[in-house]
Amino acid sequence: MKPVKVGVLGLGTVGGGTVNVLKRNAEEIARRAGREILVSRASARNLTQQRICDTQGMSLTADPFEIVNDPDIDVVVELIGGYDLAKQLVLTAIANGKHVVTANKALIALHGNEIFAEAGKKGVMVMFEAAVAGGIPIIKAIREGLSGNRIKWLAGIINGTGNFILTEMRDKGRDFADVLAEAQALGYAEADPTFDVEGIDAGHKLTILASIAFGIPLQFDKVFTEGITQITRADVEYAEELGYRIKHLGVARHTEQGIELRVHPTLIPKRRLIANVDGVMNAVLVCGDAVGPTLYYGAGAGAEPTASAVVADLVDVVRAMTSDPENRVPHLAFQANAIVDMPVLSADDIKTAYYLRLTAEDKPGVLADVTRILAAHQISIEALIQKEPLAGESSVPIIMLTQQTLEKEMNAAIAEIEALATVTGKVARIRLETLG
Ligand SMILES: NC(=O)c1ccc[n+]([C@@H]2O[C@H](COP(=O)([O-])OP(=O)(O)OC[C@H]3O[C@@H](n4cnc5c(N)ncnc54)[C@H](O)[C@@H]3O)[C@@H](O)[C@H]2O)c1
Ligand SMILES: N[C@@H](CCO)C(=O)O
Ligand code: NA
Repeated sequence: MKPVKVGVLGLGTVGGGTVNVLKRNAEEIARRAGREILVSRASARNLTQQRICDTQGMSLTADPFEIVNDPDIDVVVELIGGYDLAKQLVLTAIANGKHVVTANKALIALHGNEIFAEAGKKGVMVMFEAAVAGGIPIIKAIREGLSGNRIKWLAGIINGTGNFILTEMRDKGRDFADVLAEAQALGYAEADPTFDVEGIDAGHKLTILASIAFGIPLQFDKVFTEGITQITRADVEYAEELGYRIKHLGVARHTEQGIELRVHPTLIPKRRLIANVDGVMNAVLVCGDAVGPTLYYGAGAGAEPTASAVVADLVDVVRAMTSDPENRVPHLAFQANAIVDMPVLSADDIKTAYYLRLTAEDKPGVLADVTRILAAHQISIEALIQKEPLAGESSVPIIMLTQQTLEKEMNAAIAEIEALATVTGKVARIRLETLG
C-alpha cells in the first residue's frame, strides 16, 4: 500500500520531535498503522536554521499554505502554535479534505467549536491528543476509556512549565525567573511564557478536558484563571507545615448548580499521589460515577513526550481514514448533535476550602476580630497557626485553613479583614482541595 503522506507545519520543539520519532520508530509505527507514515513536506519559517531533526527526504517550504493546498498531502500536522495563522491553515486543510493533527490547545480551546463543525461537514478528523498534558493519552482515556461513566469531576496538573517552576523553587530555593528561563531553554514553555505562569495555557487545556468530560461546548471565556506568580516561599513552607503541597491545578466539576471551571494554585494533602507529581510531569485525576477516581501521569511537555501523542494521533487517523465518518470517535467525545450547553458557575458561586495568611499586630483581641468576621460570613476555621513575631517586629503571621465556603463570602470577609487597623497589607489566599 502507498505510504500516507504527511505535511508538518512548524519544525520547532514538537515538530522536530515528531519527525524524529516518526523516523526512528518507522517500522514499529507502520506495523501498528498498517501503512507507512511519511513526512513528505514540512514548512519552516527559516529554511536554513539548525534544528533538532533531520529533514532529509522532505521538501521544505517557507509557505505553509503550499502544504495545506497540496493535493498530494493526506494529513496536515499543525505545530506552529498561535491562533490566527494556525486557524487559517487548519480550516484550509479541512476545506481541502485533509485530516489534521495539532498540539495547539489555544487554537482548539478558542476555535475548536468552529473547526470541528467544519471538519464534520467535510468528514475529516481533527486530532489533538498532544494539546493536553503532553504525552499522557488523557484525551483518549476520557473520550474512549471512560465512555461508560458520568464524569463527576477532574483535576489536573496540566502545565509542565508551571509545575517545573514550583518544584525547583520548593526543592532548591531557586528564583522564579531563573527556573522559567531554564524551562524555556528546555522547550517546555509557550512562545509567550505568561501563558504558562498566568494559568492561560492550563485554562486552554481545562476547557478541552471539560468539554470531552461533560459533553459541553468549548468555552475558554468561562474559565476562572489564576497563575502561580503570587505564590511566596513562606506560603510553600507554611503549607508543608500543615501537611499540604501547593500545586497549580485545573479543576472541572459537575455540580447540581452548574459546571465549575477553574485554574488556580491549590493546597493538596501531601499524602495524595498527585501532590507528589514534580518537575515537568503532569497528572490528571478523573472521577467517573462507575469507575471512581482514576489517575493518569506522564511528561507534560518536551519534544519527544509531545511527539508521542502527535504520532499516536497520526496512527489513529491512518487506521480510521477509510472508515465511515459517522462511525468514528466524535471529536468532543459526545456526538456533535448531543453537545449540551450547561451553565458554567461564576467565580463568586464556586465553593472551596481556603488557606489564608495575614500579618497582624501581636496584640490581644486581633485574632478575635478576624474570627468574628469569618463567623459572620459563615466561614468555619479548620486550623490556625500564629507564628512568633520576627526579631525586631511587632507583627505576626497568622495562617488559617477554612472549611468550604462560597467565593463571594470569602471575598467579602477578606475585604473586612484587610480593613482592620491591626492587620497590615493584603490577605494571601490559596484554595484547598482534598481530592478525596
Ligand atoms: N513544547 C512543548 O512541550 C509543547 C507541548 C504540547 C503542545 N505544544 C504546542 O505545540 C505547538 C508548537 O510548540 P513548540 O514548542 O514546538 O514551539 P516552537 O516555537 O518550538 O516551534 C514552532 C515553530 O513554528 C515555526 N513557525 C512559526 N511561524 C511559522 C510559519 N508561518 N510557517 C512555518 N513555520 C512557522 C517557528 O519558526 C518554530 O520553529 C504550540 O501550539 C504549543 O502550544 C508544545
Ligand atoms: N507550555 C506547555 C507545553 C505543553 O502543553 C507546558 O509547559 O505545559
Ligand atoms: Na495528551
